[in-house]
Amino acid sequence: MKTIGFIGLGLIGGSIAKAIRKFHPDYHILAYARHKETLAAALNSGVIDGVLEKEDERYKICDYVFLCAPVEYNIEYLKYLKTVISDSCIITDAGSVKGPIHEAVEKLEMDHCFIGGHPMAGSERSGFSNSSDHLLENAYYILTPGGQVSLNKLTEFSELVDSLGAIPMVLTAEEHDFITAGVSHLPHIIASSLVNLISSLDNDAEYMKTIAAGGFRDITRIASSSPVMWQQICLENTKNISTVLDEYIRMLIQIRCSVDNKDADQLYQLFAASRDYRDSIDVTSCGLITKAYVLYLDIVDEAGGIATIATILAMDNISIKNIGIIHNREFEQGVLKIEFYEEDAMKRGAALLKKRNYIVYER
Ligand SMILES: NC(=O)C1=CN([C@@H]2O[C@H](COP(=O)(O)OP(=O)(O)OC[C@H]3O[C@@H](n4cnc5c(N)ncnc54)[C@H](O)[C@@H]3O)[C@@H](O)[C@H]2O)C=CC1
Ligand SMILES: O=C(O)C(=O)Cc1ccc(O)cc1
Repeated sequence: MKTIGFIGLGLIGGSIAKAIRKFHPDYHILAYARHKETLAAALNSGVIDGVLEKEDERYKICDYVFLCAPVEYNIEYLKYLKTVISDSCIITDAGSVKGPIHEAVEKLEMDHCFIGGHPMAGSERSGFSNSSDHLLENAYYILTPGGQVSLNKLTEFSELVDSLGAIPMVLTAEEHDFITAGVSHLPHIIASSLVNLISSLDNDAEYMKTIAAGGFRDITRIASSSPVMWQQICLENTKNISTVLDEYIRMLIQIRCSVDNKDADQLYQLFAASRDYRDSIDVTSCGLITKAYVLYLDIVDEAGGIATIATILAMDNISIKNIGIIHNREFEQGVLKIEFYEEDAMKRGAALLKKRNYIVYER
């Protein structure tokens, strides 16, 4: 039996707490969050067992404290936690950048009890209401141990992460910040700048926005993420982001040359090399790329069409993650797209709908 404390219970704090509740129902989970409604929702749904105050003696009984608030607050809480926690406590965080928190930990001489954490899973949504007990499933969870952390503490935390269905990976804070600048921070900048570019190029009738095809939608989903969070990430990981942006700008200039020069070989190489590398990414691990369980089907455009399908699925307890009409016909048939949480649900859904004579496309 362990006691786990949370400070901040939004998308990530909430998802970690829910996963702990699911896999370790006997653990005692306590939390502090800024909004009382969040704590009430967590308590009422049984995710947490008790509410902590901002400053609370009960941090002393915690085996782990998860800092899941924005980074500047996490640093403030570290100072207070130093005065109350027990010797065996492991403090961790969930921040997307590891350099600044490790700097603070070193200054406070807390690097014997701090193991930085970063689940490489998330979504463009935020808040406890969007958290889920399966967000961490099959996702890499980076651990960045403080310089003085014992192997025992690191092993214990790594085992906890593993028990939640995530894949622990130990890196230094420096390695982490360069890698994530490339695979997470740059992609968000690209998505947001592409959306802003199209917004500025579009005409008054917004034709670009209206007909934006699947490719545009796929690579810009993350442009809907929290502006405050991404502003903070850019302010914290400035040097690494600037380095990878430089490389990217260089590559874009090369591509423009290939286009201007109608350099067929270079253009083919661009798309062939990216296809091969992208296809080699393991889609069974969530990593940064969440596997989508999607069906397409033809439906007649009439009132109640979607409701009927949702009812057929609900009667078999199949939850729908997302459902919607595709207006841009990228392929000839299949205008309704249904996304499921799990592969099994998708397969059962396909079978049920086929039985009812729907034409189902599994891609
Ligand atoms: N959103 C994502 O996809 C991912 C986010 N992260 C990192 O996780 C951390 C948390 O992000 P999210 O959970 O997405 O944000 P969120 O906005 O969903 O949750 C943040 C939580 O912190 C609380 N909070 C804010 N100020 C506070 C304060 N002064 N004291 C106590 N609680 C306070 C908020 O009320 C909220 O419950 C960030 O550092 C982010 O970089 C890491 C991986 C993925
Ligand atoms: O939604 C997505 O695909 C993400 O990229 C989520 C994400 C956001 C921030 C992180 O630090 C890690 C993962």
